[in-house]
Amino acid sequence: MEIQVLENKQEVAKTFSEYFAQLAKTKEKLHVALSGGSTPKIVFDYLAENFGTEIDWNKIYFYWGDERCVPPTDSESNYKMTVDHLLSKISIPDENIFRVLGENDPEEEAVRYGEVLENTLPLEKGIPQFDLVILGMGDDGHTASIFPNSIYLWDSSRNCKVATHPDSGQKRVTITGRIINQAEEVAFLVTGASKKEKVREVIKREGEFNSYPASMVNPTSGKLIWFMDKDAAEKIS
Ligand SMILES: O=C1O[C@H](COP(=O)(O)O)[C@@H](O)[C@H](O)[C@H]1O
Repeated sequence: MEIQVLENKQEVAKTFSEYFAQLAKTKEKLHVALSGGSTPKIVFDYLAENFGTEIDWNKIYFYWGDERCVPPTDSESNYKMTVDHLLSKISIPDENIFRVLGENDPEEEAVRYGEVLENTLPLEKGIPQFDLVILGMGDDGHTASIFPNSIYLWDSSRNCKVATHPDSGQKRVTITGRIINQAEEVAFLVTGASKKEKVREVIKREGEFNSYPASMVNPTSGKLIWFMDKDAAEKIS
């Protein structure tokens, strides 16, 4: 595991963007699972502004690690957030974008999206393999849309499952643990003091770490990198 502790959110955005641009250079095609959340917003703005013309977006293929079951125009949509902060500002072919259809029936969409992953990503031991999975970690230790009260979803034999947000009851489609841990690289983007206790437990394997889905992230043969600001990393420094 590699841990990068940066001064602030802007430095996280800069450092991750440099890493992303470098990774893109080394690949003929880069298949990336995106996340929602607060940190990716800043990262997407930075990427678009500073690497918008440098990166060859024709070879980048975007997917989502999780999506809220709402239409793509809804302010809750992870796809809409990505359009607003990244996709609308770069030149990327429409056929490189594989969004979760949040407006569809959740169960049917989880099956459909799982098939999309199987049909468009390279398979490694029969499991779709991303070059890069970007993850956030919620204040409760959730990642993608696998929440502590439904941690069993992690071990599903399916590529995607339907999850329910524990407070709002909102349905979500999420990739499962087998897809996350099959990736060549997994990058956590985590910022803010509200995450510091969970960051400590997950990284140091302390306290209740076993009940947090973020603790299950451990790529089988790939690389795991945490990009954090000082506030999130306070308890591990
Ligand atoms: O609901 C979600 O939250 C997590 C974490 O988001 P954050 O704002 O606490 O950083 C995110 O990874 C996930 O994609 C999103 O749907």
